[in-house]
Amino acid sequence: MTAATEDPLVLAVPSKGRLQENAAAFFARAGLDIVKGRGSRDYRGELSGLKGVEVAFLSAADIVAQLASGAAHMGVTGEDLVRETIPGADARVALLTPLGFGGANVVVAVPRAWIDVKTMADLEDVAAAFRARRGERMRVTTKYVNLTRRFFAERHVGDYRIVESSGATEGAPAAGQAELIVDITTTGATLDANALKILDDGVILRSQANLVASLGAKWGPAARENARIILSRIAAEETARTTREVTTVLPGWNGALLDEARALFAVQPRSGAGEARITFNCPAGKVAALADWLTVRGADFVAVAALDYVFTAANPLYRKLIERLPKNRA
Ligand SMILES: Nc1ncnc2c1ncn2[C@@H]1O[C@H](COP(=O)(O)OP(=O)(O)OP(=O)(O)O)[C@@H](O)[C@H]1O
Ligand SMILES: O=P(O)(O)OC[C@H]1O[C@H](OP(=O)(O)OP(=O)(O)O)[C@H](O)[C@@H]1O
Ligand SMILES: [Mg+2]
Repeated sequence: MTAATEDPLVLAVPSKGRLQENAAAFFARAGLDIVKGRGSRDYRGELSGLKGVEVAFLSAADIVAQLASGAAHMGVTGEDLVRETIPGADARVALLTPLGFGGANVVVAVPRAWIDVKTMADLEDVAAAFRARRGERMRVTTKYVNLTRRFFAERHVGDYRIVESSGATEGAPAAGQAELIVDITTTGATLDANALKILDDGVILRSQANLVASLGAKWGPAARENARIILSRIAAEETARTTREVTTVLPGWNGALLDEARALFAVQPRSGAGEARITFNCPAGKVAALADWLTVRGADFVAVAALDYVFTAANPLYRKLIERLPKNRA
């Protein structure tokens, strides 16, 4: 198949809900300009300047389904949905990088009134007592049926049954529909409002939005080339966001000092050996300590600048993808 006739690379982008705004901002920062189709019912778009890429606007849940089936090549969605919906997720998709937004924990929560129940081990006792007393199993309501089953089994809680939630999960215990819940929480406000508390060891998953690739999609040469370009831009923005450029002039700068700076601050020198003016790339969180270290050693000034993009030949996100794809399946 030639590149001209190859199907487009499908990039799935959240079109509603909690991830939509942040996902749009994320692509914009990476210099990937999403152009929407014209009609109001047009759920397809393009990336300006890139031929052979189709943007599909979908809900976070639909994005997971399309990545699992291979209908989409890459997409942005929540790890919670990936782990819940795709059995053996790691064999079918690659989580290329967490995106720093859409953070939420999937948790086990019980009524605050259960003062003696603090851990999953306590819950195991409660479950046994509940069954002995009532002759029926304790009810857990959730949309995260698979995550719940797996987690409860690992923690040896077996005496329960799942009541699948159709929404407003947190209200179920007060409404007498279940004894406890498994749901997602960010601020904890909804749990609080429903007088529920998270068990001390009841965090099943710390989720956030991820850039996810489908391993089962048709990865022809054109799709791979487009993925390479898209991922190089995303990595360049990600590196830039977490890196600062530090410039100084330090008499007596030498190899031993450089080794020390590398070990202490994970700096990467950007200037040649023997130059009086030194430039580093430094992790953003270490910049102040590095500046202090340089001034103590005789630097008169240390200039720190934010960067827009840091492109590298290595393209780490693309490498992560390509390592997981079959070698010659063009
Ligand atoms: N507080 C939160 N509650 C739920 N999901 C969150 C929260 N914070 C981040 N997310 C992430 O956003 C994803 C999508 O949730 P979202 O609420 O947007 O969609 P939904 O619940 O399927 O649809 P709806 O738009 O009807 O609420 C979740 O699966 C999760 O990864
Ligand atoms: O810990 P908090 O910050 O209070 O957030 C948690 C709530 O947010 C989500 O619901 P959402 O608002 O997405 O409504 P939904 O149930 O219709 O998806 C989730 O299902 C919880 O109910
Ligand atoms: Mg929701």
